[in-house]
Amino acid sequence: MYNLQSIDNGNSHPHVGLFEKGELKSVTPLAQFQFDQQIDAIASSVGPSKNLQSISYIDLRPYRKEESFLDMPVDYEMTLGEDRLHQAYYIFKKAHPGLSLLIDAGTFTTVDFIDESGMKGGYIFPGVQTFLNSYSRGDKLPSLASADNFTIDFDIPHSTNAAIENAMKISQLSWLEKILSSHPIEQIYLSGGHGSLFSKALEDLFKGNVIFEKNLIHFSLYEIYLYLKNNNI
Ligand SMILES: Nc1ncnc2c1ncn2[C@@H]1O[C@H](COP(=O)(O)OP(=O)(O)O)[C@@H](O)[C@H]1O
Ligand SMILES: CC(C)(COP(=O)(O)O)[C@@H](O)C(=O)NCCC(=O)O
Repeated sequence: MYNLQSIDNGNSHPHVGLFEKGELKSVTPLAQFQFDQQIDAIASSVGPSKNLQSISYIDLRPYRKEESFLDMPVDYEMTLGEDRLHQAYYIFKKAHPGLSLLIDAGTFTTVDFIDESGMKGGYIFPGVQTFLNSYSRGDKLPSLASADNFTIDFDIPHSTNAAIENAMKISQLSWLEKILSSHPIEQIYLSGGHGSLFSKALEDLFKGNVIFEKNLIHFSLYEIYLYLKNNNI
């Protein structure tokens, strides 16, 4: 049971988890967090590297090899985002039987496949808000805030807002349904700022176990830290 500062440097909301004796006590925006030099820090970074410039932390990049990360095989090129890799590692360590899906609904929605053989790869979709923001390219179109749910109104839309909102919902649920019908998925892990939207939608779409953990990246970093400690790395 260790103390740890886990840094999630994502594209929208970088934040830091504080573990005390193995328990996640708080999650604070990176800009407001006061680092304690006595406690190790570890980072998962896909956002701007300048965010981490003045911080001393364990850099996990050396443990990523062409076909593996620590003791997990990885079937994806080296450009794989650390957030995807690190959360996949957490799921790999759970050693669930069968195929697990990891949906990280952040700035982008990443959808990755994990089983006993390791991290098998996955997709990158525009995130819910990123999708909605793309409408700002149309001079006469509004940028809507994300919806509260994925319930689709299947009536043909008669307003700009309904046209955009329902297009977003249909697009998000379409890929999800397609993936679920094409792969024998046993359990789904959900994380990211928009995870709760998918959590509700999955109640109807998926009969297996859904594990929604918005702090999954922090628990993943703690799991990785444990592995490093236990193996004197
Ligand atoms: N604290 C927050 N306040 C407002 N929106 C948030 C917050 N956290 C997450 N979100 C929403 O979730 C999305 C990104 O989620 P997050 O998982 O933090 O992304 P990333 O990992 O890309 O930084 C944003 O587009 C935003 O709409
Ligand atoms: C796809 C991502 C931008 C998702 O980042 P996020 O939305 O969580 O901020 C990130 O995982 C990334 O930069 N990946 C690199 C490319 C890849 O994974 O193939």
